[in-house]
Amino acid sequence: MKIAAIGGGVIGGGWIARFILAGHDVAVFDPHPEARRIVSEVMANAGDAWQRLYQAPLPSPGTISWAASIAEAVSGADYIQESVPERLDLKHRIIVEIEAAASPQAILASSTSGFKPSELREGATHPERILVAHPFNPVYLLPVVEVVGGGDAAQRASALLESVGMKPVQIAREIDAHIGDRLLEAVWREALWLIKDGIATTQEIDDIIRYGFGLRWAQMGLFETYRIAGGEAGMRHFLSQFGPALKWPWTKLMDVPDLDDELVDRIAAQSDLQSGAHSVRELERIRDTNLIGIFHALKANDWGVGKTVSTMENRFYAREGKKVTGYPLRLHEAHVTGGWLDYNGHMTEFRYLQVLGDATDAFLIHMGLDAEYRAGGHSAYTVETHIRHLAEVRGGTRLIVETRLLGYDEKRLRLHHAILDDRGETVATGEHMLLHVDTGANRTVAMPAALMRALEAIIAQDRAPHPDHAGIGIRAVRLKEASA
Ligand SMILES: NC(=O)C1=CN([C@@H]2O[C@H](COP(=O)(O)OP(=O)(O)OC[C@H]3O[C@@H](n4cnc5c(N)ncnc54)[C@H](O)[C@@H]3O)[C@@H](O)[C@H]2O)C=CC1
Ligand SMILES: C[N+](C)(C)CC(=O)CC(=O)[O-]
Repeated sequence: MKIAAIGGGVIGGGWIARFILAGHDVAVFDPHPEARRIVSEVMANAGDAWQRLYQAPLPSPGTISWAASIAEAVSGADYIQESVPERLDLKHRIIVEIEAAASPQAILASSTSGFKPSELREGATHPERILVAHPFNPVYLLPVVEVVGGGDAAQRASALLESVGMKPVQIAREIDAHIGDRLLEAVWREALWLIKDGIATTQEIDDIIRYGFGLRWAQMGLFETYRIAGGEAGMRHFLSQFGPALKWPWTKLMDVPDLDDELVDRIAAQSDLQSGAHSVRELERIRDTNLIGIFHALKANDWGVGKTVSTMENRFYAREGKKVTGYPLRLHEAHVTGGWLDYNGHMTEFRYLQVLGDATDAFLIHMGLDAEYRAGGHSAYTVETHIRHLAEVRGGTRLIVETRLLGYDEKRLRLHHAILDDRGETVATGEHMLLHVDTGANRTVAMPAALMRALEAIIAQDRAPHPDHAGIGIRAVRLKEASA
């Protein structure tokens, strides 16, 4: 599938990074003289974020190509994401250029925050393939995307967006600014009034959000949160208690404050005071790290956005399970990012176990013990591990794991992993014993014939002697050992 991105600014850059990280090739057109630098900086942040977000090995990234014109970028593209500035006349001009060069089947999705598909489609030759796919910043991390326009194009776009880790929400009826920005604008408008009226500063408003209801929204949204606020009687009680307050009213509602020089200066000065110590790129990295922490917390609870992360990880594991040639098996690769380093500047201890654990998962998928098999109530549990740390591993190193099956019986697997760095040096080894279990009964059981056959085929390739350290634990120290 070829993807074209028209516009590579804040949002276009995020789209490009997401598609490339998910393995798609992207052709980009953006006339900005610094577009390549800007996009490459966004991609560096995004790549680092994905390494930290997903435990599973990432797919090989796609490639970026820079086109000299819109026509060149969209020619042969199956999906085109337009992210040029929010002006309807500009978007119309771009759509005319795209339609002149793109295949009639190509989906043309706009990132527009406010325009409706019917507005974008005015004068188009193939209006039915023009959609809104409105994302949220940072596009490479936040999954939600509002898909507006309906029909076959919306179905096809949603399938693609879902496959790159997004949560497409198809909106049945078009409306100015879709749904998310409607909600955000209400809060934004109210916040501007609070500053204009001298009630609060940017810092105070942000604190009230991030120390309070912002935390709730990340995991339950508005309605589920308020259901709980109604106590045991739930939503009905909440509505009867707080419904009348809506009519008092507390808010300024549709009244929009004038963004005159005085208000702009006041907000900009307060924002500088609040956040000026960091560059915008630094703030992006802080934001991404915080978001990843939230994603991980929700993944541990199998809740909300955590489910999106797990779904992608299962896909990555499944994809990894397919590409195997030769023996020892090279099933798993990992990239050592800055966040993996300890105070000595080396890969920290628990990351070794992560790499080895991921390699074990890749082996299990390879032998047929994959997500589908686990869903049937059986899995493998690791019961013993011996890791040897042999060489320092620095940031930026690409690791590859060579896996051998040292032995198996009906209920047990004995694996050996060697972690190699990009020079081919073995930096660590891991030996692991796993048990095949019935997860419902929580006891070991014999593997079915299909898995036994898969193991037999794998071990037939293992012709080298066992490594000399296999089966040996930590050796005794010479000078003094505790007597017990
Ligand atoms: N910034 C945000 O928070 C969000 C923005 N959006 C939407 O995304 C779209 C883009 O917004 P941003 O990325 O924020 O703007 P931006 O100003 O950061 O980027 C726009 C990019 O379009 C390029 N461009 C201008 N004319 C072009 C042309 N003729 N052909 C190709 N590229 C061209 C510019 O050089 C620039 O790099 C807008 O429709 C906006 O409503 C959607 C979600 C969030
Ligand atoms: C400010 N904005 C209207 C462009 C914001 C969005 O469209 C979504 C977001 O990321 O908040």
